[in-house]
Amino acid sequence: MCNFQFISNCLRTEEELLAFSFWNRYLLLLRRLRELTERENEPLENSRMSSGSDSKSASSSSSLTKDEMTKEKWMENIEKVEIPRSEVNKLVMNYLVTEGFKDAAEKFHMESGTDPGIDLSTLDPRIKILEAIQNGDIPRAVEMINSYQPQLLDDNRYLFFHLQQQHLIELIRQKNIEGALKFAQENLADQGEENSTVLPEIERSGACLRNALLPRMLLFNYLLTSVSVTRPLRATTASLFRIFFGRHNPLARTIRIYATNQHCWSPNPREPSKQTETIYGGPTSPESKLFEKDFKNNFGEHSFEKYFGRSYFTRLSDPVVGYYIMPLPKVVFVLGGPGAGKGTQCSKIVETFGFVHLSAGDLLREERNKPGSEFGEMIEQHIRDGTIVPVEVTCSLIDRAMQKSESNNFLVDGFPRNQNNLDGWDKEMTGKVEVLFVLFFDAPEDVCVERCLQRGEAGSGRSDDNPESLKKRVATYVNATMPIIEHFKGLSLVRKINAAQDPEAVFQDVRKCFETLA
Ligand SMILES: Nc1ncnc2c1ncn2[C@@H]1O[C@H](COP(=O)(O)OP(=O)(O)OP(=O)(O)O)[C@@H](O)[C@H]1O
Ligand SMILES: Nc1ccn([C@@H]2O[C@H](COP(=O)(O)O)[C@@H](O)[C@H]2O)c(=O)n1
Repeated sequence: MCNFQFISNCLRTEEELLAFSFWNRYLLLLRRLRELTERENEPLENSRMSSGSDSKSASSSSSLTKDEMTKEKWMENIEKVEIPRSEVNKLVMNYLVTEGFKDAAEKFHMESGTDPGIDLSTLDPRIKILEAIQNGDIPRAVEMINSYQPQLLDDNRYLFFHLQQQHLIELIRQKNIEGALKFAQENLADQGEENSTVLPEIERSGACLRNALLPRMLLFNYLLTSVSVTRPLRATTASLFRIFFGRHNPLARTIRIYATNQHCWSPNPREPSKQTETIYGGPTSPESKLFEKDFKNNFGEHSFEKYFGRSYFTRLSDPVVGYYIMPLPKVVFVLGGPGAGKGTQCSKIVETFGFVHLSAGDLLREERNKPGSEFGEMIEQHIRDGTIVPVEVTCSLIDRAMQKSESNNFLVDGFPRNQNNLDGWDKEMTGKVEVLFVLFFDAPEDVCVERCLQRGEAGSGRSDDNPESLKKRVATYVNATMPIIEHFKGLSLVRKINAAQDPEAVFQDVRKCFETLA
């Protein structure tokens, strides 16, 4: 029989003793198994137990069935089982080694002479790794595993995945929701594609993250604050989507998207997944009205206006999930005569209000200068002549720059300059962005021309800062751009600024337009 006193002397901590009591139960189980095996060979009359493997014959030849075995009899049988001490010692040693009880294993080795089967000093790194995992420091554990056995995590991706999953849980436990989301997006979201066996696990992690987030509507806040300011997070939202509602998750099928355009979220925003039920409709569509009603019920009467305006949004029909909202990128058009000071003021707005400045003129010059650009010559001709480049070229340059940008707030400077610009923009961009207003820098023609000439003399290098080009530019401004400004006036979108003042005074007026936005 096993010398329990001997073992418990080796066990020092409460955990070890607890583990030992588990071990004790394990031994009892072993005994029972032993007894079952022994009894299988005995005549059934001598035994009140029927073996699992032979239960049919047992029930036919004995009046006693498994159900009639009493607890007392069971215990009595178990007590009769004897296991050779050397076997038990091996099991004890195996347990101590695999669980990392190095000191206990050493003592046990000394006192019982049982061979641990490995060099006990190699337990040290294992113990440290185990401690790091138990303390929730998974990055440290991964680092130690990599230095101890560099190939292990490469060869065993499933193990690596589990460590990452554990790290996610630790982040959620620490209530580091931002960190958890970021980690999940960067490390877990795509693993399902790499290895389909981990998909169900990813979805469980997603559910865990979702459960941590959603009851407090943190996702809601997160998306309002983060996604709305950084547009590339659109790509990230696709990862989020995969995490929360992975392809194999039935929830994915219940998603309803209420949107004014196809930029709403889905695994691929431009090609909504077949698993999503997509309902497109403008803000006045029945779907949007229903959404508005639901939203107000959930978040209060005034919440809707506060968060939407002309934004597009998504609603998830899972009642716990609530709503997913992604405001449209915001655009301020900046117009005015050549040299009115548009670029100068845009730099100040960027500095003070964090908008991104996209100058149509700069984008065209950049495209013109690209070696091999198919539009280079055409653009240069228009610039020299002070005429306007076809909108297809300009609008796609603006759109591309917006897509590339990390921001959600843009100053689109020097656009739309004529009716063709306006029509092309409306065709391409309606519903994709929200135009906040038009900042119109108003200065007399002679002031504008003088500024451009001085800029040319100071070495701007621009091929159109000369009297000849300027005449044409001014004509284009008066004949083609002013009607566009009038058009926006009709929509009450124009904020007129006196641009003939000194730059600081101009900015004081500009500032007011942006302060009211907040
Ligand atoms: N308020 C101002 N007072 C005096 N000079 C100014 C003022 N604003 C800008 N300038 C100067 O005028 C020139 C033109 O300014 P800026 O480039 O900002 O104008 P713009 O409207 O962007 O011109 P363009 O349409 O030709 O690109 C620059 O040399 C700039 O330093
Ligand atoms: N929407 C636009 C804007 C500009 N251009 C051409 O670029 C020239 C320079 O523009 P600035 O805004 O930097 O003065 C302009 O005269 C046009 O030839 C354009 O075609 N379309």
